[in-house]
Amino acid sequence: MTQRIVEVHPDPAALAEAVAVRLLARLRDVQAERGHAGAVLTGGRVAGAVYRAVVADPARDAVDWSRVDLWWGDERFLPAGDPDRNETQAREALLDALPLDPARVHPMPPSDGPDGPDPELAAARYTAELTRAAGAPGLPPFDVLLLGVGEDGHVASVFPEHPVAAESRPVSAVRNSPKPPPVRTTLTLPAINTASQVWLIAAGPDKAGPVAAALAGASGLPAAMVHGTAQTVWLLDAAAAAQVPEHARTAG
Ligand SMILES: O=C1O[C@H](COP(=O)(O)O)[C@@H](O)[C@H](O)[C@H]1O
Repeated sequence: MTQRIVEVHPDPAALAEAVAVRLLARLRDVQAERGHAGAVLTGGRVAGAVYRAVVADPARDAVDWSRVDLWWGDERFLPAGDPDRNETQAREALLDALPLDPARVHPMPPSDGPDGPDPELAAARYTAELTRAAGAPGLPPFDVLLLGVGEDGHVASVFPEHPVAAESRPVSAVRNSPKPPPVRTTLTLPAINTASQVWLIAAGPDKAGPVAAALAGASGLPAAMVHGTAQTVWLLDAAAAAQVPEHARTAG
């Protein structure tokens, strides 16, 4: 049974700093236990702020970045280096500042990658990379998996009432995404739910409705359908938490 934590911070800056502190601690703890750690990155506005807060935190030096595997939860299927790719955003805000092992950085393929503009082939390639890293059928350890929450309750590129929400393969192409760009690749709900800790991060008043609905277990809402095997952590600013009842928040 997953433990649910709902943490509310006063504003987006405080939220980003708190997520950065928590992320650095999680990576340190996993490395102390197992030597290497696996994290899954997300895209979106709040993620950018978190990445910049990680780089600004002196505790980043306590993580051995050469033993961190970085994966992506979803990607906008665009050419390499496109500013709208989640990879580009993460590289600029986070990766470029860290002494990572390039072999442990696993972006989802771009639309001008080895398989060309075919998102199904890109999804299959990413599945193969995950399997290779796992060393056996299945997925490598996702010690922490970060997710934004869309205004419609989507997570990664799993959108409500879209066939991708029922996909059972670990990685899927997404066509006709309701949010641009229309073609994407994503980890699916079953893959996300293998992570030991899933963190849903949301800031701003536009997220208040979907956050409250997901916490209440609204059916068909991807944000309500994800959980860590050990912990599901909601990290919110006050605006995103505005409709979350007091009893649903974690004290402290
Ligand atoms: O398109 C996407 O949007 C979501 C949410 O982004 P936000 O800017 O509203 O926080 C993000 O989680 C996802 O990775 C991204 O591809």
